[in-house]
Amino acid sequence: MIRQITLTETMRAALRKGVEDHKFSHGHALVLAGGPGRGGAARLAARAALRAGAGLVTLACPQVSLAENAAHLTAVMLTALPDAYTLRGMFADTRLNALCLGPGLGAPRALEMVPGALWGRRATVLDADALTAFEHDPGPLFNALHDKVVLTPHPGEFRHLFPDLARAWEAGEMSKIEATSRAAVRAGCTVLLKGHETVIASAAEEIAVHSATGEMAAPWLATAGSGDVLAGLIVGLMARGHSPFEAACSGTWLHAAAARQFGPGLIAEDLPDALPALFRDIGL
Ligand SMILES: NC(=O)C1=CN([C@@H]2O[C@H](COP(=O)(O)OP(=O)(O)OC[C@H]3O[C@@H](n4cnc5c(N)ncnc54)[C@H](OP(=O)(O)O)[C@@H]3O)[C@@H](O)[C@H]2O)[C@@H](O)CC1
Ligand SMILES: Nc1ncnc2c1ncn2[C@@H]1O[C@H](COP(=O)(O)OP(=O)(O)O)[C@@H](O)[C@H]1O
Repeated sequence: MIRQITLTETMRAALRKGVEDHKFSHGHALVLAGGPGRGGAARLAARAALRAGAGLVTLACPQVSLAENAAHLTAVMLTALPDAYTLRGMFADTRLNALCLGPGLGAPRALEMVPGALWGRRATVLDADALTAFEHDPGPLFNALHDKVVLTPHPGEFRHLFPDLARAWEAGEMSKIEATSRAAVRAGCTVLLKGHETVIASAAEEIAVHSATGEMAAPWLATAGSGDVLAGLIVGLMARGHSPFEAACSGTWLHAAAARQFGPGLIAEDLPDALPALFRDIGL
């Protein structure tokens, strides 16, 4: 059965915070960032994760990027992360329960960090450079993927990882839903294929569609960095304990609803900051 993503009472209930909760009740998300001058995308994702309600969010960047990121971050915490060995060491903290890799990461750092991140078997979003870095040799990525992962490709990134499915979809031989569903089964994880119609499929063959058309149109999402925000929303929700598929569905709904709430003129950094008013409007 194909689910049309709308706001449900279950989704609303899962977004609430309980009166007796503390920050660790809502998880700790780690967002990896790349080198100097490339930190914007990861900061967008980190801010979105915190606004989505993750209890703690840490941005992990190379030593050389600390000063740049420190100048931009306050509630989001910051740590230096030189290499994958150090990343593996961070998994000793079992409270660190969700990861986001890709936005602004750069291909060399993605090739090193993605296998290290997947080794930790935490809930993980892979987006942008964490997908394109494996374009020429996807084997190491596919061998390491697990069922707590959400891949969030736009159609160009989808083409890099699943060229045969993308070709069949683009040639009209296969629907977007079928292409996404086959990709999820092949990858053994959740796949979210972006666009004004976003399709989400899990390896267990759950399928959901969000159509941003008609009254639900959100054309101002066609702006640089809005995908980085979506990755952050999903990792924030997974830190809070949502399953990968549910986090992808709720994140997609929140992303488009926040864009509609803000309206024309939206740029990516407006999205996380539109969430408080949206949360009030939906009665959280
Ligand atoms: N504020 C910041 O710091 C921001 C930082 N960012 C960071 O920059 C890094 C690289 O990201 P990017 O945007 O340069 O590369 P990307 O989106 O892969 O485009 C490359 C090619 O892919 C294609 N393509 C793209 N979209 C498509 C679509 N919908 N449907 C189909 N095809 C599509 C298209 O190629 P074509 O198909 O036209 O040949 C395009 O030329 C990455 O780390 C990211 O996180 C950005 O997020 C922006 C905000
Ligand atoms: N016309 C549109 N209507 C609704 N959503 C859109 C539209 N164009 C783009 N989006 C959404 O905006 C986001 C763009 O992500 P992406 O292409 O990865 O951009 P970036 O890499 O700049 O962050 C995706 O979530 C996509 O579904």
